[in-house]
Amino acid sequence: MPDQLRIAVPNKGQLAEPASAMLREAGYRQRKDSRDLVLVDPDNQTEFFFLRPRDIAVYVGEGILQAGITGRDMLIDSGAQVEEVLPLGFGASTFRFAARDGASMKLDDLRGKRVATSFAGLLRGYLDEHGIDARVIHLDGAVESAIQLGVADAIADVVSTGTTLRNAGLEIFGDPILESEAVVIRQRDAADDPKLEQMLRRLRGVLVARDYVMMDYDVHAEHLDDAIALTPGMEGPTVSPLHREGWVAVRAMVPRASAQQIMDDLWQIGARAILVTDIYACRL
Ligand SMILES: Nc1ncnc2c1ncn2[C@@H]1O[C@H](COP(=O)(O)OP(=O)(O)OP(=O)(O)O)[C@@H](O)[C@H]1O
Ligand SMILES: O=P(O)(O)OC[C@H]1O[C@H](OP(=O)(O)OP(=O)(O)O)[C@H](O)[C@@H]1O
Ligand SMILES: [Mg+2]
Repeated sequence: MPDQLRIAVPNKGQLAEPASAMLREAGYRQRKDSRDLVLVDPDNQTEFFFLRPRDIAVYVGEGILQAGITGRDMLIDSGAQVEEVLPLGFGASTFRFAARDGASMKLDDLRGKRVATSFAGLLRGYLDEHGIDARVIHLDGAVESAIQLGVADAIADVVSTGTTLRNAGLEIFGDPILESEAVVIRQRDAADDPKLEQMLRRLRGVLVARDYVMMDYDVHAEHLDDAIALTPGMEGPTVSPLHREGWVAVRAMVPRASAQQIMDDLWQIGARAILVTDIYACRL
């Protein structure tokens, strides 16, 4: 079909399920069987290709697919001609150096040493930037074993909770090499595509619906300024008259994470009938 939007989605790993869940929330069809490689969404004139997260930047960089979801670490590692257009708030990890527990290594100590990683491009770039001449040993995975097995003096790997490193008797050293999360990427310098713009607007809407709640309350007009300072909303809250003399009703979006604190603070200044509701979807 001509003019279909072609989008890459991780087929397995840490990003696969949350990426599909987010697209589903944004109104797109997603596969039901995790072995499916392609899924057509005729209503949105979009085709989804389920690919290895590591390969997604390559397909998008070559202009085969208009956009994709992958990790920022994989995007940088690939060196592909792609740019990050929207961070998605899941798949958060840091990319860090680690060495044998107790080795007390520093970045400078890596000169002339061997560093094992499955992100050779990302690591090489960082070492060059910091003027560290070290040998990069490229492994496919399970990098944590490289020191124990004598193939490297240090490693650079993805860290989330740190459990994997701890269990391997390793400790982090140096500053974080990169803070990563899932991101939407597209080809650098590609012309704007209205269907892709629409997808990005929908995804931004999902992010807002996840991060914000709607708060409604009644407050005496004399405390309205204090109340609005607590709930400034996106572009100023909606204030409506109430039948009750001297009182107004206020409606504003507030960050989900601080909703309980804001309710307590509103109560303290005399607000009542404070209600919080989920936002199902939005376009701001
Ligand atoms: N434990 C984790 N928690 C959160 N995000 C993670 C975690 N491990 C990896 N990631 C992120 O998920 C993305 C994809 O990594 P993932 O491990 O799923 O791919 P992979 O290693 O190629 O696949 P697999 O592990 O299935 O072989 C990367 O951007 C990475 O930073
Ligand atoms: O800090 P933690 O919470 O322990 O998570 C980090 C680990 O998670 C990922 O491994 P994954 O499960 O993807 O296996 P892999 O090594 O095969 O990629 C990553 O490569 C680390 O090994
Ligand atoms: Mg992995």
